[in-house]
Amino acid sequence: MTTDTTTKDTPVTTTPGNPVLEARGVTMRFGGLTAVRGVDLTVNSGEIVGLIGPNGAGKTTFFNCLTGLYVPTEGEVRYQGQVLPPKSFKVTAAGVARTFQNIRLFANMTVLENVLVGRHTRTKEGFWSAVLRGPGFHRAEAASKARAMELLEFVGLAHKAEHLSRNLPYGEQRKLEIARALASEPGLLLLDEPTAGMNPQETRATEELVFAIRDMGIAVLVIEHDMRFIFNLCDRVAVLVQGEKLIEGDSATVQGDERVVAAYLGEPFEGAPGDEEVAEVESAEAAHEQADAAPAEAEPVDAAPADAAPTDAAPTDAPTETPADTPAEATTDAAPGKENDR
Ligand SMILES: Nc1ncnc2c1ncn2[C@@H]1O[C@H](COP(=O)(O)OP(=O)(O)OP(=O)(O)O)[C@@H](O)[C@H]1O
Repeated sequence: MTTDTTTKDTPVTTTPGNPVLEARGVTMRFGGLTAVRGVDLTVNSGEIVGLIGPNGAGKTTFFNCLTGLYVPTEGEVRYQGQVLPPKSFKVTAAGVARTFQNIRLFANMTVLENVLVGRHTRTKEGFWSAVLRGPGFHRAEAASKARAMELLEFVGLAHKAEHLSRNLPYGEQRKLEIARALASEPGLLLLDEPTAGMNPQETRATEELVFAIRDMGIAVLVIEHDMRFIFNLCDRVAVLVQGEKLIEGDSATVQGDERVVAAYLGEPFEGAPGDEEVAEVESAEAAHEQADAAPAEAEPVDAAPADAAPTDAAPTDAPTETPADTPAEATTDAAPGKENDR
């Protein structure tokens, strides 16, 4: 894969505690169905904010409104005080990156190439530079690869840089999606169900990864159904029910709200992980260590579970496209005809 990798200016750095994302009165209607109704949400720098709600509550639709994939029927979304353009690649260029509920990687590209694609918005086009392949081009390409490798190191995938992404186990595909999102050097990262399909050990590792991302100065907004993950991780949690924000507050406030319990949790959440959960994680870790000690096995052909089948998880035709010139969202498969045309 070749790409012109001259580094552009990175997005504006954030001041701790200032609003990074401000969504005001966001409403999204699909014909007669109002999926999101008048939702306000602020994410400040240095924060991890959770978005929870029952299936069909409008969480992903709201994310799609934030990231330019949908143009909200009403309302406004600002990043760093500027109204976001209704085009997803411009939103990414502005400094908002995301991952998807259904993993969207370039299946037949290597792990490293997938991250390089994510650097698209931080590199100049430079067609002639790429054709002529002068020293400037090679320097820029080396710098971009070095940054991509740093990010792979950060998520723990550097040793798999040359593997095809479709051969990664499911949990690692999710990590790779995060590395690719980070490659655009965002100020805000939106994660849509980052632990879906993960075992307890992988979930705990993802929790640590999200904390580390926040510590890098990137604000995080995360959708997740795993309540333990959300309440351990988030400074604030907003609850959507039938497209409307029911409540927003810290973990204790949200867990203690009777309406949340009734509408979503079903039964009170027990709080921080107890002995049972700790034992479960420790036993998973011990099993993992045993597996590591055992003789190396062949690389799995496709370790993704059934719900991460190639059509969803990793479009196989992607490499025939023009990855270096195509935003990562080029692999999107959601709601034909309903998304913004980017
Ligand atoms: N493109 C679309 N066209 C029509 N209706 C849609 C579209 N996208 C979402 N919806 C509807 O909007 C509502 C909210 O869906 P959405 O996927 O945002 O919910 P969610 O909270 O993310 O659910 P889940 O937790 O199951 O992912 C649902 O009724 C869904 O069927």
